Amino acid sequence: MAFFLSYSTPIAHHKICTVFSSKQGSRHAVDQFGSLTLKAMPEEMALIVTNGSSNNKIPHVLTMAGSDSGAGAGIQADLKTCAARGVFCSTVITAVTAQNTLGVQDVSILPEESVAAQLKSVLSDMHVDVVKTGMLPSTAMVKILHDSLKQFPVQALVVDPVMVSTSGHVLAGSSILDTFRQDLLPMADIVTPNIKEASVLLGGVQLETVTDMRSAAKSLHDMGPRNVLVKGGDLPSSSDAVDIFFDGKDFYELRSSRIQTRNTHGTGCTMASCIAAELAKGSSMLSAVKVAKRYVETALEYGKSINIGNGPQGPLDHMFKLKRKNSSKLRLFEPSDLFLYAVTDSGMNKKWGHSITDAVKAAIEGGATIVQLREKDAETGEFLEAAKSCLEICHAHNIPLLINDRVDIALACDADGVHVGQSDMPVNTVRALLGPEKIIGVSCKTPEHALKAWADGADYIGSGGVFPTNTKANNRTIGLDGLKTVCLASKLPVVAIGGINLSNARSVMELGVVTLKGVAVVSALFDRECVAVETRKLHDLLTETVANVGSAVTEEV
Ligand SMILES: Cc1ncc(COP(=O)(O)OP(=O)(O)O)c(N)n1
Ligand SMILES: Cc1ncsc1CCOP(=O)(O)O
Ligand SMILES: [Mg+2]
Repeated sequence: MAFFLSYSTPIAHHKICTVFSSKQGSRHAVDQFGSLTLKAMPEEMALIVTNGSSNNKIPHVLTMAGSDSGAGAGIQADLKTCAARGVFCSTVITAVTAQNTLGVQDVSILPEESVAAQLKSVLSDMHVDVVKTGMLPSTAMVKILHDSLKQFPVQALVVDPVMVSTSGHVLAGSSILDTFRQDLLPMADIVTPNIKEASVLLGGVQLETVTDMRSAAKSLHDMGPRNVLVKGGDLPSSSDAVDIFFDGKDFYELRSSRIQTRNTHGTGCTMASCIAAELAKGSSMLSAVKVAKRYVETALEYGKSINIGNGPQGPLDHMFKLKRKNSSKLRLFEPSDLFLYAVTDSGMNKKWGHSITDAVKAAIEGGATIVQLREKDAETGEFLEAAKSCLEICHAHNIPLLINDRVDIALACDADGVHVGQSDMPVNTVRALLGPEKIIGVSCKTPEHALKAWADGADYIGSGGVFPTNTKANNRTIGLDGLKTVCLASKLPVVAIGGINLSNARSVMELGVVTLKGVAVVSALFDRECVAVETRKLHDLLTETVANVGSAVTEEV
């Protein structure tokens, strides 16, 4: 079967291309029917969508939901979430609820014509990437949504099947259930019920265990959505917050620690709008779900002692980034931070008469994009003082600083994260100690290690030794083939490590696997007289190599 790209037309900010299928001999105007039609297309058909970020278009989510006067959930939660995630959010209000921390006091459903008019105003003009739905209180509104999306297709539809408020108030009556099952779910790219909603959608089945949640995800998927996330925050039997993600093929069990707080009102809306925001930025569905879970966990953690209202349920803190106490705190981790990863070595610095701070300054001057302090021989007190000084230097340059092995040092100096190996402290324990925001890297030599790293909540993996090295004793070399196998299996960004220098870095980056984001280097930077010059040479070589292989790497993670 062959496909031909006929033309590319900027519909919204995407260049959505008309696709010809030589098998069917028919032309499918993807730009006319968007994802609604795509789901009905044969699998082998191609859709080519490129993100038009070149024209400075901000990712855009439209939320169609109810207003919450208490501002913990609904439209207000969606607006805050999208703002916090750097995504523009427009709104279609379906109902106005009078709510506070005690519960729902009143609901006024908006006239259907008003809802249709709001949708048309935004969709016809504003280049929406992703639509997210919350409270849809009438069957007519589901139909209006369907017709609007047919006329103005978007990249994805995220459906949060809001039915009952956290306080127990019914927000979508039983008469609408059939419409949800028959019309809404088949349109959805993802549906995100909590346990109660999943149970209601499935006709009242009891969901009490993670196994029940898996069956529910499968049964809901049979109703038509492309992906299902069953959220287990209310699962009585689990000490963690466990969610089940099912993409029609594989199940993923996503775990985070349960945060003890009364301030949980709006978690469902927040989760769904964060998924929508990440999709609008170009994430895959699985990555969007993982980022959203971490975002909700962080917003719960920051909001756990907010004191608003007298009722049993307060809001989370969506804007936690604004109140971080230390203004020098770094932005969130980006995979591109791994491009040139400088890992220090106290022995090498001593040999050349460099202080650790001078070595770190020089590496940053030469273009290092992230720094790890790997001070195997340092005394604890000396290590902590060096870490504090290096943190100041790194943050002055907006570069993350990680600590090798020593979670205690990272906590004491508030470093940006920790790198651990397979025999160091387990990643899930490190995550529990450091919290959701810190960066955690883990060394992986096999696909199994890589998948576990992802499941345990790491942010990146280091894979090697790619080449033989004298820096780490008794370290098995996995070669370029071993590195490629790990990269292909990894759902996390990967940095290659081990014996990498100016003569072989090109061969590493030429692997051209999308998850491979850079190289981590010790001796080729620090076992040198002039650290800045060596770092610059490697930086320039990597930049040139990536520019050449860039066109061979097609998909972003
Ligand atoms: C980026 C990066 N990748 C791998 C390692 C190795 O960590 P580990 O396996 O724990 O070995 P030690 O560095 O502790 O000897 C690393 N440090 N950094
Ligand atoms: C820490 C580590 N982990 C795997 S190989 C290695 C050593 C990397 O050092 P070098 O860049 O000098 O080979
Ligand atoms: Mg280690």
